[in-house]
Amino acid sequence: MAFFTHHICRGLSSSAVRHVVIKNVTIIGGGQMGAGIAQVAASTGHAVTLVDTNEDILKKAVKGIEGNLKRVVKKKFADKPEAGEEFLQKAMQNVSISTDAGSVVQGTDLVVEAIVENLKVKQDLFGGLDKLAPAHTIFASNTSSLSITDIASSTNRLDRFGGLHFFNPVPVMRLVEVIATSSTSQETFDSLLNFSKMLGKTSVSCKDTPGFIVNRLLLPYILDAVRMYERGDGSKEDIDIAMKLGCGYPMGPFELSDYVGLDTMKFIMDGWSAANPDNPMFAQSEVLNKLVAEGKFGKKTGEGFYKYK
Ligand SMILES: CC(=O)CC(=O)SCCNC(=O)CCNC(=O)[C@H](O)C(C)(C)COP(=O)(O)OP(=O)(O)OC[C@H]1O[C@@H](n2cnc3c(N)ncnc32)[C@H](O)[C@@H]1OP(=O)(O)O
Ligand SMILES: NC(=O)C1=CN([C@@H]2O[C@H](COP(=O)(O)OP(=O)(O)OC[C@H]3O[C@@H](n4cnc5c(N)ncnc54)[C@H](O)[C@@H]3O)[C@@H](O)[C@H]2O)C=CC1
Repeated sequence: MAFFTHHICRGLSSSAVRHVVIKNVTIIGGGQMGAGIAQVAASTGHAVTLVDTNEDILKKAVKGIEGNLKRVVKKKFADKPEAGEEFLQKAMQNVSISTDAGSVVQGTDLVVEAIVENLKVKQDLFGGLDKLAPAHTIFASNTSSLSITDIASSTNRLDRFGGLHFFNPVPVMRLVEVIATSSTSQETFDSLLNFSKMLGKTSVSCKDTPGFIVNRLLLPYILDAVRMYERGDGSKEDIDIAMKLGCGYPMGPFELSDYVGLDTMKFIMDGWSAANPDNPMFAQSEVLNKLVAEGKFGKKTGEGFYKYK
């Protein structure tokens, strides 16, 4: 059953905003992003089901969520350990896991997809879920670089499909990009904006253009740094130090690449390079290709541009 609320938007005089109240959330993909989104949604009172392809990944994700929440509790409830324990218990009770997306979407208000950055895989997932999810359920993708319109085209709910692009690490980064396609209804868009607010995030509205706002600016910068290193114009360590101390960035481009995941970086690059074969900004990077071919995806595998073991 769908729940709707009406309220008057501040600053928009009398324009009534109608949105679906999101209580039950299915998050597909229990990797770094999916687990982070699940953590934030569960700790803000949402009933979350986290879905992945196997139990081991899900168990690892839940363990990570619990560990991160303990860190939060230690700081936030330093003087009130009992309230902290209650917060932790409640948040953890809000998380369940499943390897069968089809069965859990039947009771969900929102599906947030955070699986591998591959158009076909995302389309197959949403195409299947479209047939099983209730009519009111909103679908959203956390894609970094793919077109939301293309992903949504595998479904018959174009009006109830949008983008919710979170940033890594989700519990810490305060932004969510909310993306509307030309078919996304106002109600869906407002529901996604409201959900982001309920998570305690600040949202910005984006059009369905490659990389939305942040990645359209961030990826070319990172790639320029990789090319600078490939040309031998600077060591990766020096480039990282330069951007941290010279610009006040929390991480240099190589540290950030390892943090995002070099596999994900390559998926993004390959997509953009296929769509813009003549644009040197998206030309293949030998170094990136080699590291990915060797399974060195960055922090999550223990090695990327740097070693973490
Ligand atoms: C690819 C895409 O599509 C889009 C993207 O996401 S692009 C990537 C965007 N992300 C970034 O640019 C991240 C840049 N890096 C940073 O902001 C920081 O280095 C960082 C927040 C990751 C770590 O910060 P740090 O100061 O070096 O480390 P640390 O002291 O451990 O952490 C800072 C705080 O974050 C918390 N934290 C760090 N990682 C966390 C995690 N995974 N989960 C929960 N909390 C975390 C810590 O507990 C700490 O909290 P307090 O300040 O309350 O003590
Ligand atoms: N890493 C980052 O910094 C960011 C990534 N993103 C996007 O979020 C998505 C996920 O990225 P990460 O979490 O970094 O990847 P990840 O590799 O950490 O996790 C992906 C998870 O999806 C699971 N998966 C793959 N196919 C599946 C399927 N069909 N059904 C269920 N689960 C499936 C995998 O088993 C894996 O656990 C990608 O689209 C990525 O572009 C968005 C913002 C930031």
